[in-house]
Amino acid sequence: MPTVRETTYDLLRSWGLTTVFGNPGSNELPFLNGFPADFRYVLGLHEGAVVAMADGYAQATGRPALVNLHSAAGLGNAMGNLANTRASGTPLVVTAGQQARPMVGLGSVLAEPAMTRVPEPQVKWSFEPARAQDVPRALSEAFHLATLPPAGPVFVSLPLDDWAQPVDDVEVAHLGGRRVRAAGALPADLLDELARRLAGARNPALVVGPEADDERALPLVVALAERLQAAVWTAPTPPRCPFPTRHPLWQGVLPPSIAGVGEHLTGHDLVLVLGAPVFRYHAYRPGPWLPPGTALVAVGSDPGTAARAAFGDAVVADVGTVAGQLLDALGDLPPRPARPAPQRADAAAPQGAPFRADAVFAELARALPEGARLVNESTSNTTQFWQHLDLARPRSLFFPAAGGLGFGLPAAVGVALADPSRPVVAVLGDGAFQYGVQGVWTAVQHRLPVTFVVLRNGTYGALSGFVGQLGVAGVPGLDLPGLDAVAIAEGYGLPARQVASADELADELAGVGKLDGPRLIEVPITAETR
Ligand SMILES: Cc1ncc(Cn2c(C)c(CCOP(=O)(O)OP(=O)(O)O)sc2=O)c(N)n1
Ligand SMILES: [Ca+2]
Repeated sequence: MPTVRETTYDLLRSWGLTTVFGNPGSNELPFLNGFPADFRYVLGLHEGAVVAMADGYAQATGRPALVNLHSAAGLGNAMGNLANTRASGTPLVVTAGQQARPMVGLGSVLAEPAMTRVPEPQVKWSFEPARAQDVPRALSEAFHLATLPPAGPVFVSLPLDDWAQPVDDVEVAHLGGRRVRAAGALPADLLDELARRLAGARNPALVVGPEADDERALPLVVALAERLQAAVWTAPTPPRCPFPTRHPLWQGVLPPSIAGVGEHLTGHDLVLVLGAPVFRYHAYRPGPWLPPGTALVAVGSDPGTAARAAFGDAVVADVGTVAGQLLDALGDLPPRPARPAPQRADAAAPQGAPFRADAVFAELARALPEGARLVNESTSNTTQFWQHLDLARPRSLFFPAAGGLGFGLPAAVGVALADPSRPVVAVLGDGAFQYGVQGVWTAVQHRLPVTFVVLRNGTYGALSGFVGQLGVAGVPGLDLPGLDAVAIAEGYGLPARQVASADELADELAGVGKLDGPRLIEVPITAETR
């Protein structure tokens, strides 16, 4: 009879989960025993970095990823980035080693009787198999739940003494061949109703979100926008780039406030939201949910976000499928007047340190090679980022979906692991750099083509902006003197340099696509006053 470990590795192979992102402890060693040659172990030096690397890898590949952490302590360290994973709907199968079954109830070291409660509510499902023989089926359920819409992280606790136990191979014979998929199309009546509303709209707008950012959905959503000559907005606080930022119909990113969204949608009689929650507000600025005369319909895969919205209609369905159905149902509409392209921000040339953030982003936009991917975690200048970066391909941008810092740097490592032929640039605040810095070591070990751009303004700049918005004063803990990202990077073996002149900045950014390994540049910038 095969063992639990042998059966599990066969199942992981059948699901394509042959890369394990992990940080091991004694509880995990029996799982890793005789690690198969066709598997890859990507070591992260902190569990937060491990989860973010796996998250970036899964988002960039569009496939689920496997994580193996050390017991409750490792799982606890991972919670910040699990919140980002949950919010972005990334399919991760997260596992952690439990103490041997006879020891769990004795208060033993590395035993956690409540292990399944540790990751809640940041996972879709959390389970510890009742017997060793249930481990393969539990992992099968975890894999399918992680990938079924709404996709997201799941957790399985794995007692260390299960792996050597025998499995009745008849019992598990069908698990690896099961295909479990969701459909996600609109029924005819709903399709007809939505197509008629769109065809009859005087001034339609699309608001697009992360579920539109994949190889199948993105071209269909662009075609639908062009067919309707609709104004297109990216939904507030975007963790991905779901519409080309230089497309003439793209109007920009909606502001993350109730009043702000209402103001920006004024004049549109019908708003179709594709693949975004309605909406992920951030700053509390109350106002009408929608302007008078505006109706809204949202299409997305998550019943929770559909039910939670305070206004508008919603349909739980697959964005790419629905966009394709609407294109067929609309057919050729009477020609509509071309919508004037919005005014784009001018591309200021960098003048030297301390640089203006918009000038750095304009230089980065000029230097980025075709196919490059970006991870952004510089929080006080996201407006300038979106104004200057030219992003058109699917899966080109990643931002922490729950706003938790410590995602960006390691996620960039995972994105680069997904496809080392596409260079990756991680734009990081000097504060954010500290939350996930351990990811630098993994980038060095794997010689990944990642450029870490640390924007040094010596402060938690975004929080200074909130001081004004929240009407507070005399707040401590916002200044970051004396942080030397170059010295820190070199401590991990990462080549690094601070740039001072415009030429030095241009030279460094020009090298983004020609790297044979990671590098870091620290760019002194002026602190934004918002
Ligand atoms: C894990 C974690 N801790 C704290 C915060 C709070 N926070 C903090 C500390 C910010 C300042 C980030 O500073 P930075 O240097 O990375 O970037 P900026 O100076 O451009 O804001 S923005 C923000 O929401 C957070 N989002 N996530
Ligand atoms: Ca900063």
